[in-house]
Amino acid sequence: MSTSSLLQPLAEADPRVLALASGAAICFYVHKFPMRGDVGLLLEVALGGVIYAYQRSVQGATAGSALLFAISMIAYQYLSLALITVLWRISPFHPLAKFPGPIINKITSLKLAYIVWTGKRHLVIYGLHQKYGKVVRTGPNTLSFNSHAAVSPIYGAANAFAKSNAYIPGKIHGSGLFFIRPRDVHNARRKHWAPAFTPSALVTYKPAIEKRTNQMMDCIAERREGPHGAVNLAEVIQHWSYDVMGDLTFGGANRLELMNERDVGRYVESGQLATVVFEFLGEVPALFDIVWYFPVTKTITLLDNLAAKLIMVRQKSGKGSSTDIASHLVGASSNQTSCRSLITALQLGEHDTTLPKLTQDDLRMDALFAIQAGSDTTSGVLSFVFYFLLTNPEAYKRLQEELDQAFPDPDVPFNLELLNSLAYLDGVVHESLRLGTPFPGLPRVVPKEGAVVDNVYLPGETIVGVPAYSQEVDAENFWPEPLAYKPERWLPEGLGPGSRCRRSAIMSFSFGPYGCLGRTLAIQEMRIVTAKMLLTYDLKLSPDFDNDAFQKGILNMRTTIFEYPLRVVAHRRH
Ligand code: HEM
Repeated sequence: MSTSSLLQPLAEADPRVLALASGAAICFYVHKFPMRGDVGLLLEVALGGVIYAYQRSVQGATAGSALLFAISMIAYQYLSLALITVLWRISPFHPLAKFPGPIINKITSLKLAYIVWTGKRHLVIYGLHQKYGKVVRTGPNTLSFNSHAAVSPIYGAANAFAKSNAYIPGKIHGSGLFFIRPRDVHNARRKHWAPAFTPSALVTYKPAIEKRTNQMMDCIAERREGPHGAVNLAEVIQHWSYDVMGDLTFGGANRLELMNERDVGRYVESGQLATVVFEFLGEVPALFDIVWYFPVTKTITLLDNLAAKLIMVRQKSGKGSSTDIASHLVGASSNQTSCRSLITALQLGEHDTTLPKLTQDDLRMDALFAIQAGSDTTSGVLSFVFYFLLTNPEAYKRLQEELDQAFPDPDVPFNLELLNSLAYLDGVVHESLRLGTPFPGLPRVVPKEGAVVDNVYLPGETIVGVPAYSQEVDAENFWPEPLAYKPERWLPEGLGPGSRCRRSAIMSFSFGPYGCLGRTLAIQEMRIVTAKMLLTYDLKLSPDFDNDAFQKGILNMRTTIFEYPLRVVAHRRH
């Protein structure tokens, strides 16, 4: 039988039926062999082109009607694709059918992406757990697992689950530690980073942190404005955090000077936008591949370009030190010791011949991530520290008394051992982390063969995460008044007999092989800044501060955005 006679029935079939059938075929194919969103879109456009050309050349259609025909065929194809997908997702045969959740979440991941976009994901997911229980289906293939017993198998154990596709950062070149998903490759990169976070490395960052913190005290005085002489404290802290991370990452070779010059390069905006887009589109990775080609990514890449420039300057100048983050990455020789920074730690990896060599793009990604991971996160939680203290005057007073007693001379550099031993300060920092954690979702993938977690069977390749905020306000972990700000709960006597305060339920830094490397550094920074601030200034909320507007304007999107300024009046105490 000739090819033309084989194709004859196809040529005679109703084209709409063909389009619907091809939609079904694509549905099954993509289900078995997932493809990148931009590739899928390109194939669809190409198919539309072929249909158009066929109509024009073989059928003799006019340009207008050929175009209309091509568009209608693609639309039919999408219609059948969408119908089959929806029916499958809500059918009792779907592997996640037994898990409760809102129907719209079961049908499309766009709903979860939208929830992320509102900045209130942590609250919405908490509400869903209140309504549906321990395990909720929050997306077609996504479960939220609010259980302390689930944390270790999913994140902490040696065979913890791998990161999901939500960690593919659009079309950025190079691979940074945070974005590496295969466990063995990630392990190797983490070894590059590890020397930057040893206890001895952390001690050497203290002078740089204290210097910048002293500068922040002056910056607050300089930025007073308006009838009350108020300062947007959240912004000052944010600028402080970028300057600190610039120093720690690149040592003396480069500086970010946001406290002095404000954010003229729009790095904060760039970094935050990148994080938000990453968090939002991480829920719909196929869409991420497409959005990457739109102009919004220009803003995102500002910080990326800066990181590339800073790494190059750092490499050429030979300045910085054997101990900055960049030098650990780029391979500085150990005689460059002008000051310590994280790139040193990453560089040192290059001297370990067992570790894979980092490309320039890898270095750029890691440097970019170092600045981003260490700035917005810490500054967000620190802003919460001051917000909670200022709205809880009893706690403020108690902390100030503890600090005044421990450090009678506020100008002497801190004795870290003494600072770390202050119990109420520890309570203030941990209570702020508990209620102000910036990471709403930490998605992981169940291994192909499936897994049993906390007595629940999870089908293979399901995306699953334990919601940090829900765990941190869960009555099983923190009791009584789990939603209230009470630093005393962290003291040995807690909130009285029967009270609960489960330190291991603080998920703010995640756990295990992908957990935060900067945890100790971040807590150290928060203690130093909080202590210095309360020893230097008497702080009050500005009379024009609107608490409701502030709360409404808190957007938790892996970075914390404060849409409404944290307006504070600061008077020097000495
Ligand atoms: C309060 C401040 C901080 C918070 C709440 C925080 C939180 C986190 C969380 C939750 C993760 C895991 C994210 C995920 O799996 O999706 C993470 C990873 C990471 N953080 Fe932090 N972080 C903070 C400060 C810092 C600082 C100061 C640094 C210093 C550079 C840092 C460096 C890192 C690194 C390198 C990773 C990636 C670890 C890996 O993939 O192996 N973080 N952080």
